Amino acid sequence: MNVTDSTLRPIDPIAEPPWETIAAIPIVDEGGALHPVSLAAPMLRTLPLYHALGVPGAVPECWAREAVYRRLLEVARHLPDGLGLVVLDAWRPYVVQRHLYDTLLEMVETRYADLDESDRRAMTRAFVSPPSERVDRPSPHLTGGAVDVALCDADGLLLDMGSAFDEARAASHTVHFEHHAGDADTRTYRDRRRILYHAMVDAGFANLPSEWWHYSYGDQMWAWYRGESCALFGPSGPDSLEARWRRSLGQDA
Ligand SMILES: C[C@@H](N)C(=O)N[C@H](C)C(=O)O
Ligand SMILES: [Zn+2]
Repeated sequence: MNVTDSTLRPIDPIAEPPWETIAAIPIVDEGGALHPVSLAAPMLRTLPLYHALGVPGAVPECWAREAVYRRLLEVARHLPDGLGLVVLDAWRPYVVQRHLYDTLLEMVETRYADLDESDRRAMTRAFVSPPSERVDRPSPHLTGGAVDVALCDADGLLLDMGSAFDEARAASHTVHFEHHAGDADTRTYRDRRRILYHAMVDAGFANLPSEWWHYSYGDQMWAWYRGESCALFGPSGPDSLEARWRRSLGQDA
């Protein structure tokens, strides 16, 4: 596919997520397994960045639900020629979510000591979800439905999207360069975000407006943005050897 007017159409304003409404959306999870996205290579590239950066408890694989895996492949297959999709994170264990949230919150509290606690939590939440393993309101990445993605060139080099992955600033907001595209570089960032956004949304994902890289399918945030009455995925995790043995011994008993 080549870059067309359609892949480059502007990104409409994205509503801010109403978190309490989102957390009240029912989850009907039929319990699908998580799949290692690295098996989709060479169509889809993975770089489990939190593991590479040494975040405690981070896993060396991007695990995702089958419906997410297949949609990511669809996106990768339909990107314009010369562009690739890179998955930087997918399923995340609770300890990692906790570490990311506590680390950013502490920095926000130091930097914005003059703000109310509720404002500091809202600023943090725009870039890291509060850690939750609750079956009725899990953090998005604990479900295997949320993914952090980026674009790369044909050689696998990550493209500059105008802010780095996980940069906690306004330039990371998905539509930022819809309003700040005054020169060739910023127009390039705007166009790359448009390409990624339309490819992901056309494949069924929903975007978190504060992060150009965060998309989800099947979690509560996705259900709200896509007008679904229920979410498909609750908290999950890769099958462990211990769980497999427990199941098999239980069956044998
Ligand atoms: C931490 C960042 N990569 C991310 O995924 N943020 C969202 C808001 C989340 O933690 O759910
Ligand atoms: Zn994310």
